[in-house]
Amino acid sequence: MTLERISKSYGDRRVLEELGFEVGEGELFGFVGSNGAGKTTTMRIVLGVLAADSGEVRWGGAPLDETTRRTIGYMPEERGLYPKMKVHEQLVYLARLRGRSARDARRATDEWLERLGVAERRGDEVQKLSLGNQQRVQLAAALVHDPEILVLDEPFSGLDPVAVDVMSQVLRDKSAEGVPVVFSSHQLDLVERLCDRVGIIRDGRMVAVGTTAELQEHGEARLLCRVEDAPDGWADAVPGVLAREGDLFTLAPDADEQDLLRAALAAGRVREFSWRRPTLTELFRDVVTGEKA
Ligand SMILES: Nc1ncnc2c1ncn2[C@@H]1O[C@H](COP(=O)(O)OP(=O)(O)OP(=O)(O)O)[C@@H](O)[C@H]1O
Repeated sequence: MTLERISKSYGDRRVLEELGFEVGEGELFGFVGSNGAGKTTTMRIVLGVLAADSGEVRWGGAPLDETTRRTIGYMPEERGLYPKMKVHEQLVYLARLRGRSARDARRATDEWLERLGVAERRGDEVQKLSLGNQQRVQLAAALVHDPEILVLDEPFSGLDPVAVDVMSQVLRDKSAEGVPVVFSSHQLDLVERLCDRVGIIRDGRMVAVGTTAELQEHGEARLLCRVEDAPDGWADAVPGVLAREGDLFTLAPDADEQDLLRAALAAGRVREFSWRRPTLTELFRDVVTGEKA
């Protein structure tokens, strides 16, 4: 799926500015950005819930239309199940609505309820489920028609660790089947672990796209040096140390890290000494605060 130069304004407020990215078949793509950056707006445009002012969303070389959009599995941020309808009934209904036969719809519903661990709630009204279980049902709703693309708006928010694992595995499995999967999240450690590629959006523009390793090449590596029993300020006089945050040291480009190691050995017992690439959270901070954009 390709998004090309999508722009969107609400009134005279521009919220997306020529935004573009691509999610290949079988790719798990993490879409991250600060609150209000434009993630939900982008996903709504992909789904056709909102119209872009300009730009295009393509799948298989052609612009998405009514028919191809029906093959997308979507988990909207506002969720949007019918609160008073029973879980099983609702999922069968949604699968039927998107073109599955009654038999297939029932079978897919049973399978997904089982797999997502909510089979015993099949006869309950959605509103009577806990928030996390409603979310599992919401994921089932995005999956029961066997979608060709998955677009999920913050699918992990509010889930307990077990549910996070279940959700993660489902997303991995779907992408392994060849489905392009896009999801937004503020849980960057999770995004870093799970995604093939990540896109960072700021003020409606894509400011960084790539694998975590590619993004890390643009970030600053720091040296982790953990010394036990060392006096405070042991590293203050080491040449080339630009900054220190706990056990993490930023060195000048021409510094020799062996100077720091020698000082550490002289100061106490060195427990750890290694270069550390920036985490996605650190890269994100750099990019959204604009320092390294
Ligand atoms: N219906 C609307 N009318 C006017 N402005 C809107 C509307 N919907 C969203 N916005 C504005 O568009 C911008 C982008 O919002 P959007 O919901 O896409 O961000 P987001 O990245 O999903 O944020 P979050 O992480 O908080 O969910 C925000 O400034 C928001 O206030």
